[in-house]
Amino acid sequence: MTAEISLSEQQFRTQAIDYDQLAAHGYVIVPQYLAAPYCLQLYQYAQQLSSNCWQQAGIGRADQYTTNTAVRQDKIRWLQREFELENAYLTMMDNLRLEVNRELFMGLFDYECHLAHYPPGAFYRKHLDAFKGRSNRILTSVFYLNPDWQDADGGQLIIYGKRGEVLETVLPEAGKLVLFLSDVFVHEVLAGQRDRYSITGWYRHNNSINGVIDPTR
Ligand SMILES: O=C(O)CCC(=O)C(=O)O
Ligand SMILES: [Fe+2]
Repeated sequence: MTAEISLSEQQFRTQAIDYDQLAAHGYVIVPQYLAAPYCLQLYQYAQQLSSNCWQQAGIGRADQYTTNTAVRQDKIRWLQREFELENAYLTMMDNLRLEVNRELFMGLFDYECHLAHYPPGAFYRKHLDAFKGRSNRILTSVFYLNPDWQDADGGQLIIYGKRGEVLETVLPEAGKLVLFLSDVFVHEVLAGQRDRYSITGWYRHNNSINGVIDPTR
């Protein structure tokens, strides 16, 4: 947890997001969203975290949370403000939230994200990140950290269309950002040959009731 971050956020970002694509299709893939040195820093940070920094990923939220390794086999770590590099990523993605709101009037309220580590052979079966009207997860972000990832390494993210057709096959290459509407696109992570690192997050609406904000996660 010693990684230091000195670059300003403007230097991280190397490519703009095509908001017309996001508005028209509900998803967008940005191949080189962040600069390579910053991706490498995050990658090395994720790699050096000891096993007690990670938890077995589960499905569902709060009281409905269960781990089910038949569905997903990754390990996760929720990012926290008290760790500098994690804080930098959270801040950057929160600024992206404001940008998305400006561009598309989405009214996104907050953001939460976790690092994910898929060891070789690990997968995440077909799923939706949110169910219509039953979740405040609106927009999913996936950011990949893996340098030199090849087709043969597997671990692709497959995004499906309404009729179950494959819309996109995404290699988890360092620097790539994927944004998609959380309750629209069924997707899955295929098993890979290498350790696969990413940061998955969700922009949320505020479904507070009587001033109590929905629990995170
Ligand atoms: O890592 C990916 O490509 C997608 C991960 C995912 O679908 C999730 O964590 O909900
Ligand atoms: Fe997902």
